[in-house]
Amino acid sequence: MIETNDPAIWRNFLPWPGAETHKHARGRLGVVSGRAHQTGAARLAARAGLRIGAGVVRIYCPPDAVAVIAPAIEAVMLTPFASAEALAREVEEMDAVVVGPAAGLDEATVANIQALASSGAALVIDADGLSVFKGRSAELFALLDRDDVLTPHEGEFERLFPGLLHRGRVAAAAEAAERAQAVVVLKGAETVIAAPDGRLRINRNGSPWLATAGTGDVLSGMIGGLMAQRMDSFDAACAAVWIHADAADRFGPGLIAEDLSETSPVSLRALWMAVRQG
Ligand SMILES: NC(=O)C1=CN([C@@H]2O[C@H](COP(=O)(O)OP(=O)(O)OC[C@H]3O[C@@H](n4cnc5c(N)ncnc54)[C@H](OP(=O)(O)O)[C@@H]3O)[C@@H](O)[C@H]2O)[C@@H](O)CC1
Ligand SMILES: Nc1ncnc2c1ncn2[C@@H]1O[C@H](COP(=O)(O)OP(=O)(O)O)[C@@H](O)[C@H]1O
Repeated sequence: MIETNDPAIWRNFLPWPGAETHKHARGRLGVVSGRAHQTGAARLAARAGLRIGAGVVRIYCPPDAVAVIAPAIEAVMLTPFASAEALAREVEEMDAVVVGPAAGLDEATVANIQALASSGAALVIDADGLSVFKGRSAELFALLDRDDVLTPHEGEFERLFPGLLHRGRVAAAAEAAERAQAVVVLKGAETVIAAPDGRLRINRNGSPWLATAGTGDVLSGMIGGLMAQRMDSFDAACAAVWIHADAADRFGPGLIAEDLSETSPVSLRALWMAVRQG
């Protein structure tokens, strides 16, 4: 069944902090950064993950990126890793991990995703983490669990599922989730969210102000932030897509990716009030 992505469907599953909670109990999100000259995307994702309620957010970066990232973060924490094996050890405490934004199109990214797949964390895979598997998508699909999330724009989707978009975006996303056995978020003006169990939603509050660099990185952090709080991955993806667009719409002209994390609390407050009022 195809549904419109209406907040009424997932609003009551949004994670809010209870009186006795603490930061680790709220959920821990990891974000894997690219090399020293490619760290902005991870920082955008990490900040978005914090804003949407993950209690602890940590960026994992190659050693050469520490000096770049450390002065550019506050509440987000930082851990360097020198190899894929080290990354796998370091993320063991994480509930969810975002990988791919500005990760680099090389074998190190493949090795990092392989290592992350063997950890207990649910994964959000975006950008280079998808594109690097062009022509070898079966290798990626073999690593995925059903609660992992792929977030391709149409270019990235075509690299993983060549020719599938000819069936139309909705049918293509549904088939992609079936093939990948993971949640697929096919981004665009009307983002389609598909789960491997057949759930399928179309997001209709899309905002053209989102057509600016880095907004996809923010979305991956929002999805990961909700997953870290143990929201079901499909509902987390649906909620994040809607909140992301609502935040963009509230900001409007002049929006850049950085603004989304600052405006999303207004969207979250409106949802929180609606839940409290029953
Ligand atoms: N602050 C930072 O650090 C940021 C870092 N970023 C990082 O930069 C890297 C490159 O990211 P990317 O998304 O620009 O590049 P990528 O997918 O390799 O190729 C783009 C080509 O794909 C095609 N294309 C088709 N449909 C499309 C669509 N719907 N939306 C977009 N493209 C579409 C289109 O081809 P065309 O249609 O022009 O032939 C286009 O030329 C990546 O690592 C990312 O994480 C960014 O997130 C920004 C902020
Ligand atoms: N015209 C549009 N209308 C609505 N949403 C859009 C539009 N253009 C882009 N978006 C949204 O903006 C985000 C762009 O993500 P992406 O292409 O991955 O950007 P980046 O790689 O620069 O972060 C997606 O969430 C997409 O759905």
